[in-house]
Amino acid sequence: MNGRRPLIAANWKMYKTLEETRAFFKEFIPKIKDIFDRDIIIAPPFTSLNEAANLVKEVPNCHIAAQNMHFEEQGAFTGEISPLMLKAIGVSFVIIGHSERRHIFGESDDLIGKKVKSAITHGICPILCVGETLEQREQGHTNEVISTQIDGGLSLVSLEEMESVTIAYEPVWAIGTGKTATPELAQEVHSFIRKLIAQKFNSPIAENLRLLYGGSVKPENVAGLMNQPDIDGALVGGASLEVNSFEKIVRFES
Ligand SMILES: O=C[C@H](O)COP(=O)(O)O
Repeated sequence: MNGRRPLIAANWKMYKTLEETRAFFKEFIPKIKDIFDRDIIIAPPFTSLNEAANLVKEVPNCHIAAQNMHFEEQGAFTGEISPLMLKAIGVSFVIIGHSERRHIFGESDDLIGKKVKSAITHGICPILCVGETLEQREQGHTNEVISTQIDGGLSLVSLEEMESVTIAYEPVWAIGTGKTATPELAQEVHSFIRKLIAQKFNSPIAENLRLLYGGSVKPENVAGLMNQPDIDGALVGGASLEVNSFEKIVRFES
């Protein structure tokens, strides 16, 4: 036992209207009311955040996350959402630096670092995503890529602030492809990340840090991943959109 509380997070990406969000929570909340030994996070699209935050108010271990945010509090940034706006509606986590933000929308490590810092400053816990592409893995650059992303993402974070940070390892080649990393391969990178954090900050911070795995997590493979010593949770895309499959993932038994 490592003492870290398991955390299962759903990233809905650009799926579900407000009505579909309501229908999900109506069915999901009664199903998870008896679960107390793990944390659950759901990251719906911006249009459903307010409603989702209200719906989980009475469920102490279920939290709502945004999938992205701007680092400024306000300003002339058309189409952006600020940490103040998220905080005001009860959002307590934010996913930052997801590979789709990095690769489709061109987010840099520098920008991601500013977002992570801003989230913490505003009392929102960041889930910093890192992960290599297939090409980078095949060229033997995985550790170097992860290390650069961690350095950039945490460049402005102090020792004390690390308490609110979660890191998600999501190999890009495993996202939405059905190709999950084997538990051993995921463990190898998680262990590398924990060592990096110990060097960058210190061992107790590294020991307390929750590291999530993401990339084609399903009810069938979650237990094998969660059995690994450095995997503390999952960031689930496709399989989180359906109540039954997400409930099965949340209820993993290792
Ligand atoms: O944030 C979640 C990941 O991108 C994983 O997505 P996936 O479970 O559909 O592969």
